[in-house]
Amino acid sequence: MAAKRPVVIGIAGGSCSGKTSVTNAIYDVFRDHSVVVIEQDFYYKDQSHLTFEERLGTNYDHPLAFDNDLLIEHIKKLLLRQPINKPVYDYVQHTRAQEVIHVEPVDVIILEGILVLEDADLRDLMDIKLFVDTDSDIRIIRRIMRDIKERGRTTDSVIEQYLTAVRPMHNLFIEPTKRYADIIIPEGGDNEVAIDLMVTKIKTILETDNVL
Ligand SMILES: Nc1ncnc2c1ncn2[C@@H]1O[C@H](COP(=O)(O)OP(=O)(O)O)[C@@H](O)[C@H]1O
Ligand SMILES: O=c1ccn([C@@H]2O[C@H](COP(=O)(O)O)[C@@H](O)[C@H]2O)c(=O)[nH]1
Repeated sequence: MAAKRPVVIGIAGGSCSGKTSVTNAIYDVFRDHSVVVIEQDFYYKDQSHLTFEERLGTNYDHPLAFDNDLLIEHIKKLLLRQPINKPVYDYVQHTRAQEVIHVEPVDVIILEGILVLEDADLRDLMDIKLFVDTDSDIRIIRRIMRDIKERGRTTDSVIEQYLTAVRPMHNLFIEPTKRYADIIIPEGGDNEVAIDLMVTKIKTILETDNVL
């Protein structure tokens, strides 16, 4: 019997909009099936050749900060049911970690990240495109709390980065990708109706004869 083509779901949205929460809610439903999460953040360009000080100067909210060529290559491999070695990103050191995660072929691929809908070649690989839409005042509050707790930042550094890079890049590159979304989800992972709709749609695609 011919192998089925995996389903690719793209989940975009601003920093701290709730992409990971939506991803986890969908992941939990398919956890016993076969599902993988591909974080676009893990595909930030390797910066091990730069000093720590130089890495602080990188604009992490610009499309050019990502190694989308590698990301696209990996999604295409998974679509052909071939394994990949997914990079791991270290937010404290601002570069790729030494280790990789071996990922076997799966039925459901969830691709999440601030700019996953920005690249046309990446978009073309997606069956379903979501944009998690959360007001910027909520996102900055969440970001201050998260980055201090989990990413080794200070309040001042989070605010400075927000004003110089996160906010302007959001307005320039992330917010406009909303137009590519099939569904715009307010309330992130708390939006049970949207999650249920997504799960139903993914199941429908999985049940169709979508062969390679
Ligand atoms: N509905 C919510 N209410 C309160 N905090 C939330 C909610 N959704 C997400 N958060 C918190 O905000 C931060 C970012 O959420 P996350 O889902 O990781 O967003 P993203 O992946 O878009 O950056 C996390 O610390 C998370 O716990
Ligand atoms: O070294 C880094 C890499 C990324 N960032 C910030 O991360 C967010 C994207 O992650 P979310 O989980 O979607 O918030 C992006 O806005 C970058 O500014 C960083 O600060 N340092």
